[in-house]
Amino acid sequence: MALLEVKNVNKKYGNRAAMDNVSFNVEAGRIVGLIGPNGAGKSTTMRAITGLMSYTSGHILFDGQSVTFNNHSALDKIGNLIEYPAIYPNLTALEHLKLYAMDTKNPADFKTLMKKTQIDGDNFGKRKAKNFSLGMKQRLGIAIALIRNPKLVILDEPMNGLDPQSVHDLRELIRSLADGGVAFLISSHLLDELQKLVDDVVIINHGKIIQTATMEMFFSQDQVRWTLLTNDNERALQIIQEQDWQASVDNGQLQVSGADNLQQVITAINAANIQIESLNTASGNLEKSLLDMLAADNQGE
Ligand SMILES: Nc1ncnc2c1ncn2[C@@H]1O[C@H](COP(=O)(O)OP(=O)(O)OP(=O)(O)O)[C@@H](O)[C@H]1O
Repeated sequence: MALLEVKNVNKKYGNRAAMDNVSFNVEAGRIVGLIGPNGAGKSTTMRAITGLMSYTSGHILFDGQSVTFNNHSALDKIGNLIEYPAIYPNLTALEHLKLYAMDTKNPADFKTLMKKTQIDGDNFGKRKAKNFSLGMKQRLGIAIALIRNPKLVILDEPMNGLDPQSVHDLRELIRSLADGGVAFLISSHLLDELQKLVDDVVIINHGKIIQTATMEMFFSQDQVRWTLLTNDNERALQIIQEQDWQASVDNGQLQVSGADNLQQVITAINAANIQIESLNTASGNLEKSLLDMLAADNQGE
C-alpha cells in the first residue's frame, strides 16, 4: 500500500474546479514533484492532503488512515512547509525546536535533528532568527517540519528566493532525508532544480492530473535523443527522414530521435558527405517536456 493515496479528489471553489478527480500516490522514501503552471491546483492539493482544507469528494489515505478537514489524526506523521511556520526573531534555532515540540508526544531528538538539517553549525549557535539568511530560515522550517518524525514532508515552493548555494544545500538535505526513509511531496517553479531532485513527477493542469511517472519513465518518452550541428542541416534532415527516423531543426540544430544508436545517424550523414560540426546526447529537459505536454493538454480542450 502506498504511504499516501489521493483518490478521485474533487474540490470546487464556487463553480470552479480547483481539483478535478485528482488521483496519485506517494510511496515511502520517494521524492515526488508536484508540477504545474500557476493556478493549476498544486497548493490546493497540498492543503487537502494536510487536512488544512475540506474537499468535495474522493478520499485521501495516509498510512492507511483517512485524512479529511475534520480528521487530523494522520497528520502527526506529515510535516509541512505550506503555511510557513512562524519564526520568532528573538529565538535561536534550538529554542524554535523546543517551542514547536511542546505539543508533541515523541519529538525528534533535537541534537540529531539539528545535525541532520545542518542547523547546528557555527552560523547558528546562539544566533537569533532575525539574523538568519533565507536559506537558514528554510532549513529551520524543515527542521520544524521534521519534529514529529514524519513519514512524509510536504514542501510548497521550498526553493523560492534562495541563492544557488542554498538551493544546492537544500537539495542535498532533502536527498539525505529521503535516503533515510522520509517521503517528500514538493512543488517548485524551478524545474531545473526539481529535475535534479525528484524520483517521481505528478503533473497537474487546470486541476487535473495529466501525468504521473517516474523521472526515468518521463524522460524515456522524451523523443529527442541527439542534437547535431552540421554544415548542411537541411540536407541532413532529409537524409534522416529518409531513414524513417524523426528529426527537426530547432534553433539551428538538428534534433534527432528514432535511430537505434548514434553511430547509425553519424554513418548516414557521413555517407552523404555532410560534415558534423558538433553533437550532443540530449539529456531530458523537464521544462521543455512539461511545456510540450501542457501545450498538448491545453490544445485538447
Ligand atoms: N480560497 C480560494 N477561493 C477561490 N478560488 C481559489 C482559492 N484558492 C485557490 N483558488 C483557485 O483555485 C485554482 C488553483 O489554485 P492553487 O493555488 O491551488 O494553484 P497553484 O497551482 O498552487 O498555483 P500557484 O503556482 O500560482 O501557487 C486557481 O484557479 C485559484 O485561483
